Amino acid sequence: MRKHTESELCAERAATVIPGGVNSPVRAFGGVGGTPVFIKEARGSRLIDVDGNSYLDLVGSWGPMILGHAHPEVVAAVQEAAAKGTSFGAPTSGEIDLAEEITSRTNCEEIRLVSSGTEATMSALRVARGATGRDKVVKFAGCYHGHADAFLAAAGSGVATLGAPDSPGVPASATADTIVVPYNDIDAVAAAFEQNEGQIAAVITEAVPGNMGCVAPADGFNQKLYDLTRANGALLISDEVMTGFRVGPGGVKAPADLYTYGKVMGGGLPAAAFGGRRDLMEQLAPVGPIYQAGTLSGNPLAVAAGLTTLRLLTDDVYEKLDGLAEQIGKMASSALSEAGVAHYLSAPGNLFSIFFSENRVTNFNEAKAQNTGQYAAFFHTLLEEGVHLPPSAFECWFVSAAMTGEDLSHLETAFSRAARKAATVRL
Ligand SMILES: Cc1ncc(COP(=O)(O)O)c(C=O)c1O
Ligand SMILES: N[C@H](C=O)CCC(=O)O
Repeated sequence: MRKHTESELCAERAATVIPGGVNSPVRAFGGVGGTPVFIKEARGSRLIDVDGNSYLDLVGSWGPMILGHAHPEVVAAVQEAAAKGTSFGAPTSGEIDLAEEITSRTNCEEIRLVSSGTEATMSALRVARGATGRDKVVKFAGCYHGHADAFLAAAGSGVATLGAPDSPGVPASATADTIVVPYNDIDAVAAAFEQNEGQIAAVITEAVPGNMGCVAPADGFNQKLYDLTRANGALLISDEVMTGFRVGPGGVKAPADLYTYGKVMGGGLPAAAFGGRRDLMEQLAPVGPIYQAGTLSGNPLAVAAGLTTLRLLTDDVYEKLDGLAEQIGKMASSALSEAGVAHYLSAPGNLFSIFFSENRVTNFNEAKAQNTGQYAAFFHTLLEEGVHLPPSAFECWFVSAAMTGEDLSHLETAFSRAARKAATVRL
């Protein structure tokens, strides 16, 4: 048995000064039980906890650490930037470099930098509302777009883990204009437009949902959403905070009017962005009347980490990431099949997850029908075996380019033990 004495001490101390002892709910192991491990440092594909235990990391800080931890070039770029000053509150040429890198990879003509995915989606919605003069927004059950009030309705991620569809503190008025429909149900979106004629500013979707586990869009779903928004004078916001620069050089790049990014583009520091068509983006202050701002937006350390990360993400790296995700997904799936555990491997790209469910999962209700107890047993055995999986059955698994052949051999043995443990759990 691994020792977790120091982590347990940290958890006790943390709980007295930080709500739940964590600064973001999914870290608290609420979905799997037990005490979170506290991390001391990380390098390459591995995390080291405060007790000195090492873990192969399949969370990657929930996406950003696509190159692995403490990548020497990213660290050097941050150190170099820090030595020149950590924040200026004035424009820098690095921000232009990052904006050029992003616009050259995506469908965005212009972008604005912010510091979190939450800010990005909140601001994109403001642009959509300001540009259309309409208030309502359609979102999908199980899609998570950060914790801004308007999106905390049937949200995925930590909200799903806690089993709380909405949050106290979000006034009814803040979600009164949010229409929630089932994911992959184009008829439900069409019906929302019919019932709210001329009132819907935007539909927001995750380009590939990754916050109810990973769920593939049905064939042509993103295009159909775009067509429906066109036909109804509304805008489509494609949330690529998770997929952007991970599933490919520019992300999913489905047709949309506005896009949001985060995670990978900050290289592990707080940077995010929203962007899209020039005519929409130019409605933002100081050019236009729609106000949006941020003291630390375009922070030079975050810009340096993000730009260096993006420049290191070449086609070869994406090929490696795709191969790793495919191998790891199949390895876990075979181990579960051998142990007789019903599951569904959902792998629409290098983002993937496994549902402990007999059936294919296409929406949030189907995702919620899985056996989360089996996932918890699988998770804890893997943790004991030195593998760090998301502490929730409603999250994606993230690979990094730092993973090695040795890591894959380690995983093979660990998956097989974890699958046998999961098989002992029944509903
Ligand atoms: C698709 C998506 N949108 C938005 C967010 C919010 O980003 P952040 O946690 O940086 O606020 C997240 C993750 O948290 C996400 O996965
Ligand atoms: N699912 C979330 C983001 O993608 C997990 C990160 C968090 O909320 O802490």
